[in-house]
Amino acid sequence: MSAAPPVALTIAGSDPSGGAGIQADLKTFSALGAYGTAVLTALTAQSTQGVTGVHVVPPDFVREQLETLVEDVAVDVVKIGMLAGAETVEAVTAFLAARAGEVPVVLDPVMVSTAGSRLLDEDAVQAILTMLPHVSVVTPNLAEAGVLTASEPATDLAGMREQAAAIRALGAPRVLVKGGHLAGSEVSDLWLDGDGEQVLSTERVDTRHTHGTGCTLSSAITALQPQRRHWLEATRDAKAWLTGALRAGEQLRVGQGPGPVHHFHEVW
Ligand SMILES: Nc1ncnc2c1ncn2[C@@H]1O[C@H](COP(=O)(O)OP(=O)(O)O)[C@@H](O)[C@H]1O
Ligand SMILES: Cc1ncc(COP(=O)(O)O)c(N)n1
Repeated sequence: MSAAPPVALTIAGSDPSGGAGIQADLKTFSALGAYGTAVLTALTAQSTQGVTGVHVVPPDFVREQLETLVEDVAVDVVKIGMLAGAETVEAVTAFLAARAGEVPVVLDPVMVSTAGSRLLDEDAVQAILTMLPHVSVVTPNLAEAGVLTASEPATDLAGMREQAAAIRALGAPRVLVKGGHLAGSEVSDLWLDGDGEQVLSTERVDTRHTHGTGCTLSSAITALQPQRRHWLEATRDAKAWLTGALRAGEQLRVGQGPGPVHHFHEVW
């Protein structure tokens, strides 16, 4: 008899177009052999062309969803995405702090959608900083790493290295600064943990269908961590799998804007 799949929890917002948010997370969990559970923080009115509105779940009800779930279900690993506002960040931080170190946590500090809509209030950034010591890995893109370190977004690997170190100094033990928005024939992400840094490079897929890549990468790391039991290995495998999902995205016909990656491409 094979072992039970790990139970993964995503705490994130809904993207009705299915490329990002909770929908991307649950598809990724399923594609990579984890059982998915989900606590919603916000609904967005969203398509591949952008976000037209956000309806925030009351923070107390986020708390209630979390408490009710974990009273019954033993969660093996957690991914955090869109948190919308400071009060929700604080509710989720309190939930993590009460379980200090028991469960691995991947934080994708979602702030602004690709098309430019705010998915986190400006005044919630301070609250995100207090969450950092309670997570296992944080995965900012270039813009988010700039906001977390109160500096301009990095424009090269040296800048990413500096900001990764600054984010570790804020208390996150492992940092992945994602370089998807830099030009070049390769995409390079910078990993930094207590053992040092690794540059994770893959070929750049020539596609405009990149909606939800950040959500998909962080949930792939989440699904794989309990199976690989090693963060860097889980992250490398997640990135390789995402590259395949980006390549296969051309097969999908979803929307008129930048479409989603294909979560159910053949697993390597
Ligand atoms: N065109 C691409 N080809 C291959 N990998 C990509 C491409 N665009 C982004 N990625 C990868 O997708 C992940 C998400 O990166 P990024 O786009 O920087 O973050 P976000 O989606 O949060 O803005 C990273 O691992 C990055 O290297
Ligand atoms: C509900 C929700 N959460 C997150 C994102 C960010 O998406 P991306 O992965 O493209 O940065 C999004 N567009 N919508």
